[in-house]
Amino acid sequence: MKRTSYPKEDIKVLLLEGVSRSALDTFRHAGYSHIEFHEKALPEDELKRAIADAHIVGIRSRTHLSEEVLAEAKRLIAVGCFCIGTNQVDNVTAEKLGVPVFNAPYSNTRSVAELVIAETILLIRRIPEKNAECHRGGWAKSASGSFEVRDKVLGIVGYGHIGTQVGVLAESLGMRVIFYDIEPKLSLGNARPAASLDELLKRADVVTLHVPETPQTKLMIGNAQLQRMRAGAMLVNASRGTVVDIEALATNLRNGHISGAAIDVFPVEPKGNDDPFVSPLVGMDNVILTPHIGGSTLEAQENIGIEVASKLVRYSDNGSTLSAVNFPEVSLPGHPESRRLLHIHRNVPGILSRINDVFSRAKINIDGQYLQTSPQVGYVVIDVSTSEEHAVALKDELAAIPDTLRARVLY
Ligand SMILES: NC(=O)c1ccc[n+]([C@@H]2O[C@H](COP(=O)([O-])OP(=O)(O)OC[C@H]3O[C@@H](n4cnc5c(N)ncnc54)[C@H](O)[C@@H]3O)[C@@H](O)[C@H]2O)c1
Ligand SMILES: O=C(O)CC[C@@H](O)C(=O)O
Repeated sequence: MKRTSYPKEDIKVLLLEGVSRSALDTFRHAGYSHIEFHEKALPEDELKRAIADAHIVGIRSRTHLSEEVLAEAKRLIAVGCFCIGTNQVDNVTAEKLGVPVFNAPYSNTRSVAELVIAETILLIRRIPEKNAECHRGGWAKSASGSFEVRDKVLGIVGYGHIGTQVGVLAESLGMRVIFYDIEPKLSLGNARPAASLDELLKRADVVTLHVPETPQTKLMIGNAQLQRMRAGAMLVNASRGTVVDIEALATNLRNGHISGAAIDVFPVEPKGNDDPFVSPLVGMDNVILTPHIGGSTLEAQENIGIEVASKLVRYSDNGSTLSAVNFPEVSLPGHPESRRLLHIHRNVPGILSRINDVFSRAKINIDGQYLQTSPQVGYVVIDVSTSEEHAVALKDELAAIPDTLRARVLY
C-alpha cells in the first residue's frame, strides 16, 4: 500500500536560525529529503518568498510568523518552534488556518537554570565589576559588597519548568527560595510561595524572572516594581525582553538602587550575529549581558532538534498533534491496514454530521475515528479501508464541506 498521499521527497521543510543538525538528521531519517536550511533568520521579504511553498517551517525565537507572513504560506501544514517560547508566532492565526504549532517545552530548561545560578553567584560576588576592572588594567581587590549566596533570598517569578529547577539548584547552595506564580504550585524542597509579587520583590536579595511573554507579563517589572525591590538587590532576566522596562532598569542601576543585573533577553534583539546590539545597559560594569543564550548549549540544542523534528514528522506521517500549543491534541495509533484522512474545520454546529454523511453516503465503514476540538477549531482523523483513488475522492468531498480549513489523505 502506498504509505502517503503526497511523496515525502516533495514535502518542503524550511529550517531557519541554524537549528541543530539533529533536526536535519531526524527529518532525513524519516524520509524527508527536500530540506532548505538557513543559518540565520531571514528578512521579512525573503521569509515570505521562502515560506510560500513550504509545508513545514522550523524556527527559533528571531523569526516572527505574523498574520501577514502566515498569509503567504499557502501550503503550510505545521510550524515547529525549536525552543520553548512560541510568542514569535501568531498562534491564533495559525490555528484559524488549521496549522498546528509545536515546541520543545523541556529540552533547554536545565541549561537556563544553570546559567541563572552561575549569574546569581557572580552578581553577589561583584565579579562583573571586578572582571571589567581587571580588563582595564585595574586591581580592585576588596571584599566590600561581596557576599556568599548561602542564606541569601532568591525570589523566583514564574515557578514553572525553569523556575523550579533554579529553586532546587539554589537550595542546594544554601539559598532561601521564595517564588511567585499566578497558578497554585507545589513547592519543591523548602521553597515557599510569596503572597504577592510585591512581597517577593521586598524580600529577595536576587530576583530572577521565568515567566512567558503574555499580555500580563509585558513590562511586569517597571520602575514601581524595581523601586519595591530591596536597596542593593539584583535582577536576573532570562525569560523575555518584554517583561522588564529596560529604561527603568538602566535608571535604577545608574542610581544604585539596583546594584547588579544579568540580562539575556531584550525588548529588541539583533536579527543575526552580524547586526549591532544596542541597549541602554551597554557599558555598565555591574551588568552581565548575554545574547539570548540561556538555552544555547550543545546538549539542549541537539535534544530540541530531535524533539521538535520528531513532533513535526509524527504529525506529517501519522496526524498526531500531541503537545501542539495552539491546536486540538490527538495522539493516534498507527492503522497500517487503513487509509487515513484528516479534516480540520471551524468548530461550528452540525459539521461532524456532515463529515460522517460523506462516509455513510459512500457506504464506507469507519475503522477508527478520532476527534478533538478547541473553541475555534475541530480536528477529526478518520481511518477507512478503501482504495487510494476512493480515499482521494472522499477527501475531495470532505474539502467541499463549508467551514473546512484543510482536508488531506495522509496515507
Ligand atoms: N533565555 C533563554 O534562552 C530562554 C530559554 C528557555 C525559555 N525561556 C523563556 O522562559 C520562559 C519560562 O520557561 P519555562 O519552561 O519555565 O515555562 P513554564 O511555562 O514551565 O513556566 C512559566 C511559569 O510562569 C507562570 N506565569 C505565567 N504568567 C505569570 C505571571 N503574570 N506572573 C507570575 N507567574 C506567571 C506560569 O504559571 C508558569 O508556572 C519561557 O516562556 C521562555 O520565554 C528563555
Ligand atoms: O533558541 C532560541 O532562539 C530561543 C531560546 C529560548 O528563548 C526559548 O524560548 O526556548
